Amino acid sequence: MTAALSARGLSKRYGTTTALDAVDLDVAAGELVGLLGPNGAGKSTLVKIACGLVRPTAGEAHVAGATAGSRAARASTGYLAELFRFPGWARADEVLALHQRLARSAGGAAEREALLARVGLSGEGGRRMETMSKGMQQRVGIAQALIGEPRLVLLDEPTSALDPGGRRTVRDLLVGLRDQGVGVLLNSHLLSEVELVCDRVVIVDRGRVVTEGRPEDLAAPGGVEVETSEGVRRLPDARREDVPRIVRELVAEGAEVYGVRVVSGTLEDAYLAAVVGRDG
Ligand SMILES: Nc1ncnc2c1ncn2[C@@H]1O[C@H](COP(=O)(O)OP(=O)(O)OP(=O)(O)O)[C@@H](O)[C@H]1O
Repeated sequence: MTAALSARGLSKRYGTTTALDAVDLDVAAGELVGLLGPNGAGKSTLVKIACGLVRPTAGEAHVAGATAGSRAARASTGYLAELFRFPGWARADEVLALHQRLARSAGGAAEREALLARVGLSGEGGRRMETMSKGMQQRVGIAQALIGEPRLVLLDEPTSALDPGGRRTVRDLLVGLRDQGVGVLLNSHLLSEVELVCDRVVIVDRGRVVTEGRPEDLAAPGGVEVETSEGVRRLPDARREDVPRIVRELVAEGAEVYGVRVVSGTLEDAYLAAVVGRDG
């Protein structure tokens, strides 16, 4: 199946600043990829190239097989910018109708209602944006990004204004998109969110990909904790496969074992290790 996004050797220079330096990145159809990196790493530049808003200095990007920026590529792309703002006087339905016209979608009222339902805003189409909380506005923004059934959805910090319930709604929605074969590139600083939902994570720093992989593979093992009658013992270098031996030895020594926990590192640990000296 054609990749939702395929970037090869992407470079972008702004004067003497190198924003991207020979980046390769793929988002498969039905894959949720988290794009992480410190401020200024080049994430927005990459997303803007994928949308056709910025031209690369070298390399190329394709969206669903079409050159990024072409009409076909733009028709296959949904985008929610980090700092979006809809007019306060506009009703949610009007915002979506405007974006339907921009995206040349013929979905009409049925598409608008279905999208509002998808982001948990059923029946709120008549509400003015200025009367909505930031979280509700963000959901309208996500609905807008899904107009016209895009093959690639680019979301810049989509859950930053959401409360835990709203985040769960967006996570469920992202999983739904994956099930429909949509590729999602999620730009977020909320690493725990990314860890929960993304199939793969790409970490960029100073314009280059420094680490990539599945969140569970990037998060390094964090040892084993054993609860005995003497309290909790921490064995920082032990791994899951060491657990039976550890328990056997403790029991042979006469200890009572009440619980064993294999500790895994977090994506945050992996992230900080990858961009060490920049964020810490
Ligand atoms: N239009 C521009 N003109 C000049 N320099 C730019 C321009 N856009 C971005 N840059 C520079 O390119 C580099 C990458 O910026 P970019 O916005 O892509 O980073 P980012 O990873 O999205 O950062 P953030 O997390 O802060 O949004 C930075 O050094 C930035 O200052």
